[in-house]
Amino acid sequence: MSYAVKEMFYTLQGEGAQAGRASLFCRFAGCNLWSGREQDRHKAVCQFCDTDFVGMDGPGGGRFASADKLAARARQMWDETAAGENGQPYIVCTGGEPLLQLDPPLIAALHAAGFEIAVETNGTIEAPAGIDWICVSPKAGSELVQKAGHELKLVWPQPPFALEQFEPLAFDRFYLQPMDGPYVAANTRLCVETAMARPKWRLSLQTHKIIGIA
Ligand SMILES: C[S@@+](CC[C@H](N)C(=O)[O-])C[C@H]1O[C@@H](n2cnc3c(N)ncnc32)[C@H](O)[C@@H]1O
Ligand SMILES: Nc1nc2[nH]cc(C(=O)O)c2c(=O)[nH]1
Ligand code: SF4
Ligand SMILES: [Mg+2]
Repeated sequence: MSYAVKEMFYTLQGEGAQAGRASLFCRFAGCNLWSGREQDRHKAVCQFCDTDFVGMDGPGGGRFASADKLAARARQMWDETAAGENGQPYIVCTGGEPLLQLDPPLIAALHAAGFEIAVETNGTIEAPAGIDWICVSPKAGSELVQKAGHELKLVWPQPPFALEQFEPLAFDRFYLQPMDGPYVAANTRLCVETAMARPKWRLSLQTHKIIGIA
């Protein structure tokens, strides 16, 4: 199949357990919980999205006709920007919802190109086998299907979610990430207080926004 990519860019992972790690971000176009159009936001399942994932017009974006072509371009970008042999090439597949497109042929092609593969997913689609780092970020009003992974990163607060419903799930790490938007300061204070009251949870800040990188 072909792949619709909004943008590909080299930066530091800003969030969660891998924050600070050099990463090639591949942002797939499209999401199953919002059209991405502002006029639809109020009726979307997920209404707080901070991302433009519509179209293929961003830097490094486009339609890739095959898994091999996408993987080759990703590896080329990694080698142009990172020191090729210094460190494990790391690609973060995000979106939009990456699991609408990240399929076994693309996982195989990215591995063959030398990448460790991470995914940022809303958890509504079962992750295919072979992904090296699964970050699930559940969305209220959607069905959580992917109930295991390396980190659960909950944007908080998100009524009617309660933390107790996630604590039994099979994730290695649990993060609270303040919901960005008009109440980000109050949301950050709440996450700090909650992480201190419930040590199973740790604070995840969107550090790329704080320091002003992509
Ligand atoms: C844009 S999403 C794309 C991946 C996938 N669709 C998902 O929701 O996990 C990437 C990450 O940003 C988080 N995010 C989106 N909007 C946010 C906001 N307003 N404040 C904090 N985190 C947000 C998501 O929860 C997710 O962890
Ligand atoms: N630096 C940086 N880190 C991120 N972690 C998750 C992101 C995402 O949009 O999926 C993201 C992003 O957009 N930029
Ligand atoms: S599920 Fe992810 S990409 Fe889709 S609208 Fe929500 S935060 Fe944005
Ligand atoms: Mg982002």
